[in-house]
Formats: sequence, C-alpha cells, structure tokens
Amino acid sequence: MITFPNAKINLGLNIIEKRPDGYHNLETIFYPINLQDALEVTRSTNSDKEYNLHVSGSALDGEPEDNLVVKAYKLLKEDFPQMAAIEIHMYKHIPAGAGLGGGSSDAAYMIKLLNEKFALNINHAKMEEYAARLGADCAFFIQNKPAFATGIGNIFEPVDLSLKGYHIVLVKPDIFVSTRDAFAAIKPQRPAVSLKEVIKQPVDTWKDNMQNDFEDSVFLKFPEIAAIKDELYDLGAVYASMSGSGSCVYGIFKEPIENVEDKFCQCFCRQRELE
Ligand SMILES: C[C@@](CO)(OP(=O)(O)O)[C@H](O)COP(=O)(O)OP(=O)(O)OC[C@H]1O[C@@H](n2ccc(N)nc2=O)[C@H](O)[C@@H]1O
Ligand SMILES: Nc1ncnc2c1ncn2[C@@H]1O[C@H](COP(=O)(O)OP(=O)(O)O)[C@@H](O)[C@H]1O
Repeated sequence: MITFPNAKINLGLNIIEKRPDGYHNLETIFYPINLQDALEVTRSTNSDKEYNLHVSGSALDGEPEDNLVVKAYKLLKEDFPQMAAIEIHMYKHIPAGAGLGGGSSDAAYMIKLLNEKFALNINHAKMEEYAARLGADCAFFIQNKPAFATGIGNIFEPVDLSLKGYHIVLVKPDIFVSTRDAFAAIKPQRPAVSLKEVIKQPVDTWKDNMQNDFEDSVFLKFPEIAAIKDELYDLGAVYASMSGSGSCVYGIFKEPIENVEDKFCQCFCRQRELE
C-alpha cells in the first residue's frame, strides 16, 4: 500500500506569548500544498525484525529509530500488537528543516496508512491524538485541510479558504535555522487583526496585513533568505513569506513563472499549481 504525504505552508505566523513550560502559544494558518513524499508499507517476508526502513531521495540525518514514520509505527504497535512485521519504503522529496512539515506529514500519513492496511478501525479523532503525541503540528495532516492553528500549533479549526488556481513557488536555500533559536529571538505579541480575518480579504491585500513573526530575526541572521523573498516579489508574487521557522520561502503567483528553477539554481526550488 502506498501513500503520498504532502507538505504545508504557514500563511502568517504570530507568536502570541511564552508559556510557563517554555513553549510559545502561536496563531497561524496551515495550508496543504501538493509537494509530496512517497511512503509505501509492505508485509515483511522475513519477520526477524518488526520493521525495516528504506529511505531514498534526499538524505535524512539520524537512525531509523529517529524517523517519525518508525515512531508512528511503534506508537500504534503498543496498542495494536496484531500488526505484522513490515518493510517501510520512503522517498523523501519534501526538504527537511524547511518549515514545510515534511516529517510531521510522514508521521500522520503513516498512521492513516497502517490504520487502513491492518484494518485497525481507528477514527479520525483518535488518529489525531496519536499524531499529536509525535509532534505539535502532526495532527494537522490527518484531516489535511486548511486550518487556523492555535496553542503550540496543535489545536485546529477549519477555515474556508481556497487558493485553487494560484501557483506557488517554493525556494529552500541550503541554510539550517534552529526552531529553538528562532523562538528565543522573538518578543511575543498579539496581532492587531486576527489571521482569520486577514485571510477573508483578497490575496493581494495580505502583503500589508499578514506576517511571519520569525522573519525579522531570521532575516537579520541570514540575509540570503530575505533576498529570496524580495526576488519572489520582483517576479510578481501577490504574496511571499517564509514558511514556519524557515528556511523555505514561498511566493504565491497568479500565473506560472517560466524557468523559475533556473532562477534559483543554488536552492531547492519547485513550482506547483495549488488545488
Ligand atoms: C513554529 C512551527 C510552525 O509551523 O514551525 P515549523 O516546524 O513549521 O518550522 C512549528 O510549530 C514548530 O514545531 P516543531 O518544529 O515541531 O517544533 P519542536 O521540535 O516541537 O520544538 C523545537 C523547539 O522550539 C520551541 N518551541 C516549539 C514550538 C512552540 N509552539 N513553542 C516553542 O517555543 C521549543 O524551544 C522547542 O524545544
Ligand atoms: N520522515 C522524516 N522526514 C523528515 N524529517 C524527519 C523525519 N523523521 C524525523 N525527521 C526529523 O525531523 C526534523 C525536520 O522535520 P520536518 O517536519 O521535515 O521539518 P520542519 O519542522 O522544518 O517543518 C529533522 O530534524 C529530521 O531529522
């Protein structure tokens, strides 16, 4: 059985307050985009091991045990020991550490895939509970629909928003931004206008009303990331922003951009029509 975990972007990201546990409450809109990994699970013919992980595509750091798909399998195995030994084949296309939620999506799709393959009969709410135990934003990918997220990015409310027909350009330079450091550099503040209101307005008004609070400090440290955002606006983006804590920057366009991958040839760059 094969499935295709997709990425997300953040439309606006407001860091609201620091919590006593050190984490931050935030507000953002998560929007799914059609940039995908591939994830296949087959039954193992040799069941000496509970699982084997085979990763191809872009390289991932860490041991198989660190991979979120393995963590998802182990989590479900605690409650569903009847699951047989498996081979996991993963093709990584979504860049890691980009703010595109690739690892979180793999984890959520693994839960959905195992549920179906082994007929575990887990409902959506329960799958969201499992996903949330693997990472704050993982549960978003169970429903995978545009959502207003609050809390630490783990409480979701569906929003009526479609960017169908727009084109998105994603550019990720080879720069690592530490999420922890990015949070530490921010002075939390509640925005004057809620993102829920901003996204009801036309996309070409977003530029003046919606921002990612990580940008100021990340752009100061890495001017190359700021330059990518400027370039996307120069190419005619109606809205451009860094996603999550970076380092991927996206631009939303009314028309496709010709040869855009050549323009950003030093970076991971992909263009998609939004659905
Ligand atoms: C800010 C978002 C928004 O989408 O960024 P991206 O991951 O998409 O870039 C996410 O919520 C990020 O979640 P995630 O990437 O899972 O962060 P974690 O690994 O859980 O946390 C890394 C570190 O960031 C800080 N942290 C994280 C989330 C949060 N709401 N408040 C925090 O202060 C903590 O110091 C934590 O130790
Ligand atoms: N299947 C996976 N895909 C990508 N990253 C993974 C995966 N499993 C674990 N990770 C770890 O999660 C982190 C990146 O998470 P990811 O969700 O891709 O990025 P981001 O938090 O920037 O959106 C990396 O530290 C990576 O080592």
